[in-house]
Amino acid sequence: MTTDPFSADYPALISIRNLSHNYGKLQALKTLDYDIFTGQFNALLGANGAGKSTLFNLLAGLLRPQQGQFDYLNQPMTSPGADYLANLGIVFQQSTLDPDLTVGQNLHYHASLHGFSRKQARSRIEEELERLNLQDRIKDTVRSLNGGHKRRVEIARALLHQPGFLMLDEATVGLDLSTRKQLTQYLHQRCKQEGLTVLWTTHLIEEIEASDPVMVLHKGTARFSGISHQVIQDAGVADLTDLIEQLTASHAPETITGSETANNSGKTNQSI
Ligand SMILES: Nc1ncnc2c1ncn2[C@@H]1O[C@H](COP(=O)(O)OP(=O)(O)OP(=O)(O)O)[C@@H](O)[C@H]1O
Repeated sequence: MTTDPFSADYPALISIRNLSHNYGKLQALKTLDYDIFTGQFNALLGANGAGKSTLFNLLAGLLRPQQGQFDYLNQPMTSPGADYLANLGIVFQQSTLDPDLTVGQNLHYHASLHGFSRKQARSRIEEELERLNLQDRIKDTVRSLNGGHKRRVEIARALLHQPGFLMLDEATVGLDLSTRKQLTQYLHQRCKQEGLTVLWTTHLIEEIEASDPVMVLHKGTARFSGISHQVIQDAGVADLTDLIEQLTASHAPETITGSETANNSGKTNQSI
């Protein structure tokens, strides 16, 4: 099998087609086409208000598609079912840990929601915490952890039931650069070693590796998609920051002329 996610025969875990979402008169997503590739760290990049959380909430099943659809393993997900949700791990932008419970109690609670026995839960919790170097903090309250450690606990929790698809919404907001690097390196490693599929929404470009598939969302429209280094090269910019700055600059026209648009062609899709 090819290792290039943008070649025609590379498997997409999720295929989004013609997806739109409105809040009243505001069109937050506009006829979006986007593939989330199996076993990849898929980066969804966009400035504030681009529509990242809206897309995230649609994929999490918290919002219903108003127009268009997304397919999971080629099955349309009009309302995401148990199979889809069982394979999904989520880390939201705002922490959902109980700060007054210990790390272990937070994780045991989640494990019981997934129907784990006490023994199974203990073993899975130890495994995930060890991988994140957090095994010594199991009896500490979440409140006593620093921001980076709290995020690690949320990642451990999201992976407890061994989902194949992990979505994280701006998971590194407020963390310092080295903590952010550790978290993204960890997840890249799990994609490579275990075939985990990650959807990572961010506005911080240094979290994206040159070989990651990236989609740049701007005002609800997919403006670029492709392998990160290819997107940069094809757009003729120094890096993804430049690209975002060009898109968000106040003098930037709403729509600039397009060039390449073929999806999954091995080339960058662009519309600036
Ligand atoms: N519940 C809502 N009701 C009305 N408008 C909303 C709602 N949620 C989001 N919006 C608007 O939809 C647009 C897209 O918002 P969204 O939160 O999806 O973007 P984002 O890229 O995640 O931005 P941020 O990084 O600021 O969270 C914005 O203009 C936002 O103000």
